[in-house]
Amino acid sequence: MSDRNIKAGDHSVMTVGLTGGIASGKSTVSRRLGELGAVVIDADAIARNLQQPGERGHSAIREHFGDAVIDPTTGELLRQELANIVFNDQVQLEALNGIIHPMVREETARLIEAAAPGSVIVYDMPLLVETGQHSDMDQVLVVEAPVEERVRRMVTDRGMADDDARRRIAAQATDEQRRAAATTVFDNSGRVQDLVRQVDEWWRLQGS
Ligand SMILES: CC(C)(COP(=O)(O)OP(=O)(O)OC[C@H]1O[C@@H](n2cnc3c(N)ncnc32)[C@H](O)[C@@H]1O)[C@@H](O)C(=O)NCCC(=O)NCCS
Ligand SMILES: Nc1ncnc2c1ncn2[C@@H]1O[C@H](COP(=O)(O)OP(=O)(O)OP(=O)(O)O)[C@@H](O)[C@H]1O
Repeated sequence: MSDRNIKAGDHSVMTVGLTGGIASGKSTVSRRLGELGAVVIDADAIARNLQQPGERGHSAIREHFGDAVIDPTTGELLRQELANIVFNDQVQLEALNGIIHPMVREETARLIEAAAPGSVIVYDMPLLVETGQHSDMDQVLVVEAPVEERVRRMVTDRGMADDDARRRIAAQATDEQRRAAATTVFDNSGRVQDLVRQVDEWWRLQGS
């Protein structure tokens, strides 16, 4: 890895933020970077863990949103119910973000701290730019795909309703805002193997 991107000091790691709109292809990129040797931190997974029954995110959500978002039998968070509330009401979305994002940030900092010196850490965070965390990263990778293609992927691959998909896109930064924060943009408007080729090329350049 080039010295330029390695932080000085005992805990020398390279931090790489990875972001993109929903269904742009972030998981495909992070999977590949993991195969190539990066340490991947998945913000969505951290958030979901914090929302398990008994975890602090779960209790805080229950306190704010009430029992209507909790399954009375299993105690699990009713994710679709909560999504219906927050992606239709900006004030409630900000409340949810205010509960979960500081916890995710804390957990991420802990994982970065625990990584071995010399690691390349890829922080896969859909809301990297929205939360301003791109400024903390040595590099920022942005994955792009056209909105209509992303909606198609959400509807056909994930069974999401068309208007749910569009509401989620509307709750995120625009392509322009993400691009302005990017050190590298990956184009995922083509085939998966074309995306993987761009990732491999980026990785190769870090070693030179
Ligand atoms: C509203 C919730 C319960 C819906 O759950 P669901 O299983 O449908 O979605 P999941 O969590 O798997 O997220 C899928 C994608 O939705 C988008 N998304 C999720 N939360 C948000 C948000 N607060 N703002 C904008 N987009 C979001 C992201 O692109 C994410 O990759 C859930 O997304 C949530 O709790 N969100 C708040 C926490 C959060 O911001 N997570 C994302 C980054 S830490
Ligand atoms: N180039 C592509 N062509 C066709 N389908 C693709 C392509 N890239 C990704 N997909 C599919 O689109 C969906 C979204 O891809 P992926 O899960 O990598 O995106 P993501 O950005 O991680 O999504 P999310 O924001 O929801 O976490 C997946 O079902 C994936 O298989």
